[in-house]
Amino acid sequence: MLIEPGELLAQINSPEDLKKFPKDKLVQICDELRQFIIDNVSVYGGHFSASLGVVELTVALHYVLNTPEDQLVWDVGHQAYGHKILTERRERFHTNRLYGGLSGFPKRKESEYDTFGVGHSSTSISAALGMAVASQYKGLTKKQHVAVIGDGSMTGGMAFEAMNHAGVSDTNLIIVLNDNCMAIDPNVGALKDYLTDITTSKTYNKAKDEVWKILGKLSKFGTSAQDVISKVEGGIKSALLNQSNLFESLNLRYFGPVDGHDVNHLAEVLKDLKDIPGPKILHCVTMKGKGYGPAEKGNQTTWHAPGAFDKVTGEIYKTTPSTPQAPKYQDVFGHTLVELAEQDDRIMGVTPAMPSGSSMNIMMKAMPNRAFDVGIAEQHAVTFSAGLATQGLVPFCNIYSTFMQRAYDQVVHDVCLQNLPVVLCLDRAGFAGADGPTHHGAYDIAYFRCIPNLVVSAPMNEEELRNMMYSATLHNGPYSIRYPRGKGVMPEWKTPFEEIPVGQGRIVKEGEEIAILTIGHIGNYAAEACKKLEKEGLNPAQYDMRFVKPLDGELLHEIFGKFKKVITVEDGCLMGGFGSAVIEWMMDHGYQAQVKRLGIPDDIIEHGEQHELHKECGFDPEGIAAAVRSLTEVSKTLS
Ligand SMILES: Cc1ncc(C[n+]2csc(CCOP(=O)(O)OP(=O)(O)O)c2C)c(N)n1
Ligand SMILES: CC(=O)[C@@H](O)[C@H](O)COP(=O)(O)O
Ligand SMILES: [Mg+2]
Repeated sequence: MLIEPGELLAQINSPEDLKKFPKDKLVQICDELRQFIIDNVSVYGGHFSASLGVVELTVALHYVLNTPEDQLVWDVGHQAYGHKILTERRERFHTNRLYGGLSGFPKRKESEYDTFGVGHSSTSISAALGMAVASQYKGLTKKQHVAVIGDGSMTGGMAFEAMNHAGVSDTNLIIVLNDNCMAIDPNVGALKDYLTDITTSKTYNKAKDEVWKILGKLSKFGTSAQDVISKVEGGIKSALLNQSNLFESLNLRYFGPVDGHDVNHLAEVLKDLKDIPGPKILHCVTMKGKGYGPAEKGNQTTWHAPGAFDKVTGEIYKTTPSTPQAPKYQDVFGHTLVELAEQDDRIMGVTPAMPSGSSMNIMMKAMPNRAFDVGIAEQHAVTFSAGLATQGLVPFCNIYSTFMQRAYDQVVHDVCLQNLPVVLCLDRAGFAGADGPTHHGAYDIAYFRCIPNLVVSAPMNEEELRNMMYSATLHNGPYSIRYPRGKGVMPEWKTPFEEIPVGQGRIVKEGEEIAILTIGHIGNYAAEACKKLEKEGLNPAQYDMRFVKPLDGELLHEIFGKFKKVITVEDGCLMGGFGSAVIEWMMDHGYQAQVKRLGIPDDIIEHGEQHELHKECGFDPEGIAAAVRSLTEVSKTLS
């Protein structure tokens, strides 16, 4: 269903069109852009409040910059809906995040205006600096390079690595810090407090206003912003700032804080900044969800990605099923962690800025001194956990599989080499769905199973998850548990804890001729396939291996002793994954069998609903059944 844009927005298909409007039309354009985002996301879902918070910034940037020649990089990119709508994609925007449609994040192959692919946070300054240095090297001195980074993403270490470098490069780099005091949940850490100090500091703001007034007056007489800044800057700094500015201590010229919702002022400031050489940071203060009451005043975390909603009443549509529903795996994790922590005071919780996404917020609420949101800092989260473990504690460090990629060395170097009892819980393992390839948890089986000392496990259902979490607390070494985004299969899941011996798999269903070996939740797809196949007279066996490392050797001896045809199924990459592990075991133990591996191919799988992607890759229930049929066909023709 196409959403009709407002009168002016309907005339804007590119920043060129935007620039044709006089400045006094920018406020109306912002209002229409904001409404278009509300109209679309209320119907199609997706990320919401972040894009509303940068509507004015987006319009001002594309009004002042010469995009795409001037390069604009969005950090994370979940706030870039306005950017996409203004850059030749308004008429396709209703396909945002849908299978085969626009990506939910900026993507180079989607548009020349998307100068850098994003999705993981804190990369924008590095990327924009790389572009700026390249322009400098090629003598393109007029080109501008802008990174728009949120206060949450600024807590990511990469951002500081980049600013440390930017501070010694005399490149044309503008960092726009979009400060709304929010990450997905409220932002955390000393940086947040610092930004709040600056924003509320009377002295600094008074001085800053003086500077901009002087700028305004002098620029009318042809005095360039550059001259003015250099004259008054020192005065402001020494006379009025009784604390050094963090960013200026890194040799970045700091400007702000400015009102991130005053589109005309933003345009003026950005225009001035273009003429000031060297790396600069503009501190914008905005409200996440600006312009939509429920998102401004309601639960701001909910409105980060609310799903479809009634834009008039603000009611978020929830399906109210007639039968009891299985819980989300993340909630089983959250509640189980509290249960375990209540009976074992060694247990702690750590999340890198995903309290609500991982349901670590359940423990943070119940035991605030034992569960920590460390900011968007996955590397720190893992090594902080390792530090806790050296003191006899058992930290459950919960990181989305895709974001765990950022902390790989910390898992190797700080946890596994030292054989510390850290429990790594990888949520969103397997296809993430509409977030697409930047967020698919495709690689964790492969990247974890090669690390010595690390247990690699995956539950097929909620009861198994609980027992793996419990078993991890008894293991006294590094232990990882992966599970997918979404729901399990057991409405009644609060089962008593039972230890699962490390490396012990289990039989799900007896059968003949073909054995299906599964790992994790995808085993339920195989069980569904077996039901289908029974009606066709086919009766494969199914084994839930539970552990990729260590594999259950005893069970594998039984399987390869009985079956000459084996299918492995994983919601993970085939390259180096679970199926590879089984084949390695088979060869190492002298067995011969035909093994068909089902999983994520060595390719980039775009976004869509999880089931659409499982189908695309052939490991949805029908795909598994088809694999069994084809192996059976082969044996029929051979016999
Ligand atoms: C490396 C990484 N960790 C976690 C996330 C999940 N995530 C997406 S947006 C977000 C919060 C971003 O906050 P901020 O940068 O302030 O942007 P805002 O939503 O406030 O506009 C987080 C934690 C991510 N995208 N990348
Ligand atoms: C933009 C971002 O990285 C997060 O908002 C992510 O999309 C959350 O994913 P879930 O919706 O699976 O929690
Ligand atoms: Mg923020």
